[in-house]
Amino acid sequence: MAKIIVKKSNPLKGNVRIDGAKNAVLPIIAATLLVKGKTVLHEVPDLTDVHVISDLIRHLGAEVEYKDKTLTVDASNLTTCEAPYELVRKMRASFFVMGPLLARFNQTKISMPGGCSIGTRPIDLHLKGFKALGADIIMDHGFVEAKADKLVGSKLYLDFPSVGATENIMMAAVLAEGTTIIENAAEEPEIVDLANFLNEMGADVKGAGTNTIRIKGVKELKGTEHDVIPDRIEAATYMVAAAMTKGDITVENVLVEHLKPVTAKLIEAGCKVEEMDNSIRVVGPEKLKAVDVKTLPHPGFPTDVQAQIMAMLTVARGTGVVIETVFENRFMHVAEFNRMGADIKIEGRTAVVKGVDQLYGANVNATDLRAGAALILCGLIAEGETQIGEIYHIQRGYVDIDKKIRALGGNIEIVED
Ligand SMILES: CC(=O)N[C@H]1[C@@H](OP(=O)(O)OP(=O)(O)OC[C@H]2O[C@@H](n3ccc(=O)[nH]c3=O)[C@H](O)[C@@H]2O)O[C@H](CO)[C@@H](O)[C@@H]1O
Ligand SMILES: C=C(OP(=O)(O)O)C(=O)O
Repeated sequence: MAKIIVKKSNPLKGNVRIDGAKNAVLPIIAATLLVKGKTVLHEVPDLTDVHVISDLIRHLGAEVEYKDKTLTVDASNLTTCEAPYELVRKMRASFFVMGPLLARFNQTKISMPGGCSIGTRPIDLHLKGFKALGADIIMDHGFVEAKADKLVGSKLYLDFPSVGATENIMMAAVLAEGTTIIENAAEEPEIVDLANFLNEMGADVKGAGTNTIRIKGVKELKGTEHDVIPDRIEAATYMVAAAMTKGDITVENVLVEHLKPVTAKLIEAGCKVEEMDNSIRVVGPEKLKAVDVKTLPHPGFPTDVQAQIMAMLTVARGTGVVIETVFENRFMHVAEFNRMGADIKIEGRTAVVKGVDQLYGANVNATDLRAGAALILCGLIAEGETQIGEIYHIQRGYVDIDKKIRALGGNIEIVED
């Protein structure tokens, strides 16, 4: 099994280019199944998750090619609308194919996705949406089967603004008869990117990015070409790297407005942040100040940056309180940080982080992809050497993280055990 070895490094300095957003591209790749034709996606990050969903849609009969960050999908001749356990278990986001398959074939059968190290992650809200559109749902032997004579637009309210449920329901609704209104919809930038993509294909989706999305069903969609938005979570990770290492990093290819909640916290912690058109420069202070953080659906502070900001708080002056409201179990990294000398206590969904003067290198495990990235950040400032295991998590979400950090002056390498 490969490991990442990180050694105490000089402040990270220089420019880093951000890749396309994992969380935008996965539903968009699923949405290519809606079209009897060819779709071309640009700025597709070279990540294992992208290859896993590509394999899944190939299994369904799509022709998929990936070269130089461009993914071409021809879903003209799909041969099955069933997704087996072996493919779905590799990645929860595989469940995104349910909405498009239901829209195109009025039926589909997908293996139920499991939970993961951040929570149980139920799919009840996705199913609530499909039912509202007129589908019958049968759960049997670990599969979810959805069937409808035809999908008909409807008004529904999500109990929680779930990103995945909003996206899956949007994809199911674009070919339905009549109008679907999703209330208490998620407002994440990735929802907007998916809506833009669907509209480029000829759909009629309005209100994405607000809490009410209106989808007027159309008869047919056509192939299109689309540029995926930059990954705000990858960008935030490098911004925190500058903050923690007293560095000076210009993060290029970002949409500055997507980073507002993170930028605000870094400024509060004492960083200098300069926003430019498509880039953002962060200069870390001599000593960081502790801040309190509460994760929330967008535009609140993103749960996907919680581990990284907590890594930063481990060495800040004072005590910071981190409250995780989105996932019920997203503190697995705390035990790993404490192995490196951090002082963090957990009480339910709250972590109290007392800043320490120094972290120390240790053997740790990436418990999920953001936890893994956060451990790399800790390793860059820890005395000695940090060995990180289970790095396949990190490779799900970060393109060339080792190369990008080395180019900024960090001491990091991936080694085969
Ligand atoms: C591929 C992708 O885009 N992943 C992102 C997506 O995950 P994902 O779409 O899975 O996250 P959701 O917004 O759906 O989940 C948020 C909360 O809602 C709950 N819930 C969700 C669906 C449901 O049917 N029932 C239910 O109870 C979840 O258990 C969780 O507690 O949004 C999360 C929240 O910003 C991010 O952390 C993930 O990186
Ligand atoms: C939790 C994440 O992703 P996923 O929903 O794909 O597990 C993430 O990107 O931090």
